[in-house]
Amino acid sequence: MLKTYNYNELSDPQLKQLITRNADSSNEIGSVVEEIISNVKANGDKALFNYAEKFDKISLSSLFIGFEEIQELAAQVEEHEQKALEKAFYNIHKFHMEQLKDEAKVETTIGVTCWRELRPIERVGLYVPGGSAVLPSTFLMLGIPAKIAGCKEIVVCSPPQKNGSINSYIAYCALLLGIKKVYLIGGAQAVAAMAYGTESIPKVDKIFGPGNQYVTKAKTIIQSTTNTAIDMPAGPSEVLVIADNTANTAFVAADLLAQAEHGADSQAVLVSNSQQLIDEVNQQLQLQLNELPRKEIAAKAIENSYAIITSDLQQAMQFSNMYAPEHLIIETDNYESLIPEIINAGSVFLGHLTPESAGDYASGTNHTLPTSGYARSYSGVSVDSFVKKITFQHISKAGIKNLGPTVEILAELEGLKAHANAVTVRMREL
Ligand SMILES: NC(=O)c1ccc[n+]([C@@H]2O[C@H](COP(=O)([O-])OP(=O)(O)OC[C@H]3O[C@@H](n4cnc5c(N)ncnc54)[C@H](O)[C@@H]3O)[C@@H](O)[C@H]2O)c1
Ligand SMILES: N[C@H](CO)Cc1c[nH]c[nH+]1
Ligand SMILES: [Zn+2]
Repeated sequence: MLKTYNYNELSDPQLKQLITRNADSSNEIGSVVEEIISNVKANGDKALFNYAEKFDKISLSSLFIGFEEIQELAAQVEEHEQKALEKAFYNIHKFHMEQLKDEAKVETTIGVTCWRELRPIERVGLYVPGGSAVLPSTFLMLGIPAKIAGCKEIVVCSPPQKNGSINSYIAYCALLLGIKKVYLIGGAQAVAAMAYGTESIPKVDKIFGPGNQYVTKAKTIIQSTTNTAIDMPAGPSEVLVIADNTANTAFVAADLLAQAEHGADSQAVLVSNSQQLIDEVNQQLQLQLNELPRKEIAAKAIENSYAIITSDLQQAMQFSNMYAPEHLIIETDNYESLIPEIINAGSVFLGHLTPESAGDYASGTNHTLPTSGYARSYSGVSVDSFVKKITFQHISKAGIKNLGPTVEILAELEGLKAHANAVTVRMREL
C-alpha cells in the first residue's frame, strides 16, 4: 500500500524530505566506495580479482572474455530472442541517428564566420549493470550511441555471472554492436578501473551507464577527482505517474511495479487529483504484486514509495517538477495540455497505452537517465553525450577591419593591452 500525503497539507521541510532519495547522508556508501577506488588505484588488477571474490562470489581466471567466447555464448540465444534484441537495436539506432546533425556555418558579422564541428570522445567506458538483474538492454542503450558517434575505443565492464563469464544476451548484444571484448568487473571497482586504468583495463576519457548506489557514487567521486568525465548520476530506477479518473488503475499499478522490481531502493510515486483512483491503484498493487517473481524486492520498493493527492492536475505537475523524476508517465485523456508544463523529467510517457517499459527496451529512446532529482540539470544519454562540439572561426580581411576596433575597445576596457595588440598588429598590415 502506498502511503498517501495531501499536497496542500505538506510543509516545506516535509516536501523536501519526500523529494529526496538515496541521499547517503551518513556517507555509508561513500566511505565504502572511497576505499574501493583507492585500492584499485594502488593495486590494479589484483584488487579487481579480490573484489570479484568478495562481492560477486567468483574466483576469476581472467578479467575479460574475448571474441571467441562471445561468439560461443551468443550462439545460445534463441531465435525469437535474437529477433527481439535486433528489433530493439533497430529502433534505438533509428532514433539516435537523428541526433547526428551538422550545424550551419554562421557569418556573425561581415567577414567573420563561426561554426561547430563534432568530434567523438576517443576512449569511452560503458558500465552494463548485472547485480540483481543482468541488463543487455542497457548495453544497447550505451553501445548504439557510442558507435554512431564514432568513438574509437569502447571499453565494456559488467559484473561476472555465476558461470564466471557474461550471460548469452550480453554476448549477443556485443556481436550486434561489433564489440569484441567484455571485462568481467562490476560495481565501484569497474568505475575506478576505467578512470585510472589497470594492467588489463584501459583508462577512458568518459564513463557511461547506470548502476546501483555503489556504481553511482563511484562515478560522482571520480568525476570530481580525476580527469575522466561521466554521463550523469544514473542510480536506482524511479517513476512518477500522474493519473486522473480517466486512467486504467491496472495499467497504473503495473507501471509503478515495473520500476519497483528493479531494486528495494527504487521508488514509484503516484500523483493524482482523485482519492478513488489512489485507492483502486492500491488494490491493484496488492493483486499484481503477488504474481511477480521478484515480489519481495518490489514490495520493499513500494514501502519506500508513496502517493500524493492534489487539488488538480496542474498541482500534480508542480509536484512532479519538484521531484524531477527519471521517468514521468501521464495517464490522463488530456495529457497534451500538460506537456508545456513539464520542466524537469528524464523521459516522458504519454497516454494510457504508453508503458514506461516500452522505453526501457525497444521504442527507441534511451533508458539511461538521471535519477535522484538530477533531471533538474542533466539529460539522458544520447549521441551528444559521446561527442565534443568544437567551435571554429575564420576572419577575413574585411572581417578584421569590421570587428577589430570592437575587440580593441573591449580589451582596453578590461585593461588587457596584449589582447588589443593581437588585433592592432594585424590591422596595421592591412
Ligand atoms: N537510471 C538508469 O538509467 C538506470 C538504468 C538501468 C538500471 N538502473 C539501476 O541500476 C541498478 C543496477 O543495480 P544492480 O545492483 O542490479 O547491479 P550493478 O551492476 O549496478 O551492481 C552490482 C555490483 O555492485 C557491487 N556491490 C554489491 N554489493 C556491494 C557492497 N555491499 N559493497 C560494495 N559493492 C557492492 C558488486 O561489485 C556488484 O558487482 C538498479 O538500481 C537499477 O534500478 C538505472
Ligand atoms: N528502467 C531502467 C532505467 O531506470 C532501465 C531498464 C533496463 N531493463 C529494464 N529496465
Ligand atoms: Zn526498467
